[in-house]
Amino acid sequence: MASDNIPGAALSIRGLAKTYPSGTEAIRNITLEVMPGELVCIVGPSGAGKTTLLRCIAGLLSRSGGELFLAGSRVSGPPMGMAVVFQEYARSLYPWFTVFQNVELPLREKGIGKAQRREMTLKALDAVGLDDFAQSHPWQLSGGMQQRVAIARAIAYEPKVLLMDEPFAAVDAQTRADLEDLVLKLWKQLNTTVLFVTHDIEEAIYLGQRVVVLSGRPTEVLEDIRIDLPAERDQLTTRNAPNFAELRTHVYRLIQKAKQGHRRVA
Ligand SMILES: Nc1ncnc2c1ncn2[C@@H]1O[C@H](COP(=O)(O)OP(=O)(O)OP(=O)(O)O)[C@@H](O)[C@H]1O
Repeated sequence: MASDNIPGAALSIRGLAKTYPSGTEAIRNITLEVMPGELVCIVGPSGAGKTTLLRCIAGLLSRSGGELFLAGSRVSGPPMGMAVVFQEYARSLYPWFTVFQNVELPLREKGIGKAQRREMTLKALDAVGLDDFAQSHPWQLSGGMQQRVAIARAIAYEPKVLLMDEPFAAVDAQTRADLEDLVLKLWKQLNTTVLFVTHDIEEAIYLGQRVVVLSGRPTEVLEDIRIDLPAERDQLTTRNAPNFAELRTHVYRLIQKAKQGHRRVA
């Protein structure tokens, strides 16, 4: 059994497997290394097991097999230094709390003192452009703004690894583009490691330094693609670049093959 992680990896997933108690084998075998400061996107057919994978990494679901290392340390329960942003922002925010209180909550749970909590919360709200809405309630904000609150909450204690599970699937296209650029800005600003699950091929290529394509269920890695686009991304020039189109075609074909049951040749 593989038990060595790559030295220096921020996140090392070795032979991860997950079968639900119902008998559904969601993940057969995923091995993946993410280096510090990398932004890696995961795409795959619907129902492949992307959410299951992220939940196993976040410690929200137990694994059936495999090992997980965070900055070289083996983790079993929910790892410290990891934050998650989910698709359902409306369900992940507390409607009776203000924006400030929602962002502050995990800091409170970590036992951080009041003055420092306030400073960290305001800094996170400023980073996502919501400093003027600290005293609003989530239900007074648009969907895109609510997702910014969820992002502020995730980055407030500057996680080493940020996991994002289809975070922009429920917002309109224009808001989505703005939020993608916000993720790129925060990623650079915080120098954090990001694992971003999406079903949107273009979003994965636009954001990622690598795109990992998963097979259909039970999931394995089909291909790990390095995205050779300039580091500075821009919604117009990046998406219009010839190699962006080539990458999109390549990933699209892979996912079509995955849907037809194609698996990696050993
Ligand atoms: N709690 C659960 N109990 C049993 N089976 C589950 C559970 N959650 C998910 N599954 C099954 O595991 C498989 C993978 O589901 P998962 O939600 O991880 O896929 P996904 O790739 O994120 O899908 P999508 O792209 O549609 O969001 C599916 O067959 C799903 O029905």
